[in-house]
Amino acid sequence: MMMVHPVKFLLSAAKRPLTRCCSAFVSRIRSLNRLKEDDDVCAEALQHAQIFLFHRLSPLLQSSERGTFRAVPLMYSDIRAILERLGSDEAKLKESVLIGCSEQNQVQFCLDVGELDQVALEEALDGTFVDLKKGFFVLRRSEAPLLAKAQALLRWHLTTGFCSATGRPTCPNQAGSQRVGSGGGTIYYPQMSPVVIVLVSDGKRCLLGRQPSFPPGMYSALAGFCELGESLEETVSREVAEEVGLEVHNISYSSSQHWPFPRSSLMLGCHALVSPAHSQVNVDHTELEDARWFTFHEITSALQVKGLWSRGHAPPLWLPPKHAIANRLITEWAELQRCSQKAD
Ligand SMILES: NC(=O)C1=CN([C@@H]2O[C@H](COP(=O)(O)OP(=O)(O)OC[C@H]3O[C@@H](n4cnc5c(N)ncnc54)[C@H](O)[C@@H]3O)[C@@H](O)[C@H]2O)C=CC1
Ligand SMILES: [Mg+2]
Repeated sequence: MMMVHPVKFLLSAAKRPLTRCCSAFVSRIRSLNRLKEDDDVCAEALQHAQIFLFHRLSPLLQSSERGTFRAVPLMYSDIRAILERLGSDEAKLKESVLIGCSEQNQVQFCLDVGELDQVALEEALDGTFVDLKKGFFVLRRSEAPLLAKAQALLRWHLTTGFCSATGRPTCPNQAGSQRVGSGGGTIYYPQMSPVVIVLVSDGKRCLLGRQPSFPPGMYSALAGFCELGESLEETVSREVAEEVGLEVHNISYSSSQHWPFPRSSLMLGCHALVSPAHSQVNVDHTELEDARWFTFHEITSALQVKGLWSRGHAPPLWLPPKHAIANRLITEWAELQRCSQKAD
């Protein structure tokens, strides 16, 4: 098959000629949008794309040195050959779902081949299908979000096969960015749940909680799903009141993250304060096993812990890994404390 250079392909996919004022980022975004809108252009892009394979929602990974994993993107023609060898055919590739475009303008898709034999696939592909819960934290931080997005989209397609109004099948567009009820009915878009995650501070200490399901010694920022009708600030206030019985003020937004566990959430990271005079924690044990205030010293020591837990030595406090927004919030808080201590 003649290979079209991905950059050339992507540029030709843009609807309007690209002007000089378009940055590479803007061009990429507009071209991706065009792929979602135009099935023919998207089908053409698929033939030159990188495709990330999944087997029953587990991504294909290769283990690399030092216990990390690498994602293994394949080209269309490679997958077609393997599908044919294993008794499937090229039509299967049409189920691929668009997930993005690399900085090198390489269009990226994902495909679940869960109906094929896993062992035969792994042998043919020189990789292993790894549960994302295990692979996520040992993938490079540039790859983990892409595979999490891919898994979320593939799961959504697996569970949105029928229209909830008519019970009739739904059909995806070529990019897999939407599904339409048969007869052109309701359009379904991928769903996610907004979740707030908040690092509460009393000015000197920060408050962390643990759920019974956390690994031993692990504490994290407080989190909770947004309810319909709530603002971000209302969810923060309600969750903190529910889980630890405190009233917060000075809520500020920090940053956000797509989180794949247990289903797709949009984690909205915030900081908030409580008055030191009203910082007595009253834990709701139906939600949390424990919640405690931690000093700057305890937090900075915990931020330095690297991989000890995985070697079987549980440290006194173990924080969520760098892939998690909780770690970012805690690091930001520690940085702020360090600056204010220097200023005193
Ligand atoms: N990326 C990160 O750094 C962190 C992420 N998280 C994530 O935040 C999420 C929420 O934290 P929790 O304390 O468990 O939430 P939570 O405090 O709201 O409690 C969970 C309960 O909320 C109910 N619920 C309401 N709406 C729901 C929905 N749309 N989906 C599922 N359950 C819903 C269920 O009864 C569930 O058992 C978790 O999925 C967890 O994985 C939590 C801490 C750190
Ligand atoms: Mg919670």
